[in-house]
Amino acid sequence: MRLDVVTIFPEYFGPLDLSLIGKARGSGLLDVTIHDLRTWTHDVHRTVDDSPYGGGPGMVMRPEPWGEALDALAPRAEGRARLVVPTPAGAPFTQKVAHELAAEPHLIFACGRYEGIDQRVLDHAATRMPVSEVSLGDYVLFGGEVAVLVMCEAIVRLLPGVLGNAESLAEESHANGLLEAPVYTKPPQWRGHEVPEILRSGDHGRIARWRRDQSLLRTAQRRPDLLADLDPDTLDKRDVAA
Ligand SMILES: CN1CCC[C@H](Cn2ccc3ccc(-c4n[nH]c(N)c4C#N)cc32)C1
Repeated sequence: MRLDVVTIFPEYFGPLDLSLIGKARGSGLLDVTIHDLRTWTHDVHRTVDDSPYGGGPGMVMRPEPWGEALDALAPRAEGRARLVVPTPAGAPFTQKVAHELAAEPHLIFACGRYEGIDQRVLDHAATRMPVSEVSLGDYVLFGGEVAVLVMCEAIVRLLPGVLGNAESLAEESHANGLLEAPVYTKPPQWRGHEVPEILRSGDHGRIARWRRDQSLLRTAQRRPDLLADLDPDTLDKRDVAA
């Protein structure tokens, strides 16, 4: 997978050199390039913003630098890129969306700042490539960089070969529409708190049942909305009996 990130703050993306993403880059699973949007400015002040038409607070990101950046990163001949634009006005970024984006050969992330990117950039890009406007959640950040870091981590960890133990993908929160069960490790007693006896029983069938019950209980208590959206095939008769 090829990832291109366009931003006026390239330094935000140092973390992409760390941990599993860094290893994925080193192993050739992932090709990540961070681009400074000001590369595509031509004035002495390297201007990327201007005042909003129609008035209002703040500044808007000028279309010209973005247009040249996307021309360079997604030439017509290439035809494989999807543009991903974080915005508070976007569709929810979910695990399902992460899986969809993880299947793409080439993602270009556009990090907006100020009051956002001139809408014509997205409208023009949509004539040449698929465009996804996505939101991390119902709160407002200063810009798109942190959102892109989150999305990159959620997407890259789904790529084959990145996680050593792919099995964990199957049981983690949101993988099957439920929240994950609690986890424990040594010591067996800690500050008066015991590890649930079932987990030390060695009875893998009962352990799997216990974890499933804990997952359903947590989801019902903390995210009843997820239960309402569950795929009917997710629950089986043993769950109903539980
Ligand atoms: C007052 N204005 C309102 C419009 C947005 C301005 C800041 N900003 C500029 C670019 C940009 C990109 C993403 C996000 C963002 N915020 N919250 C989320 N879940 C996001 C996501 N994905 C925020 C952003 C602040």
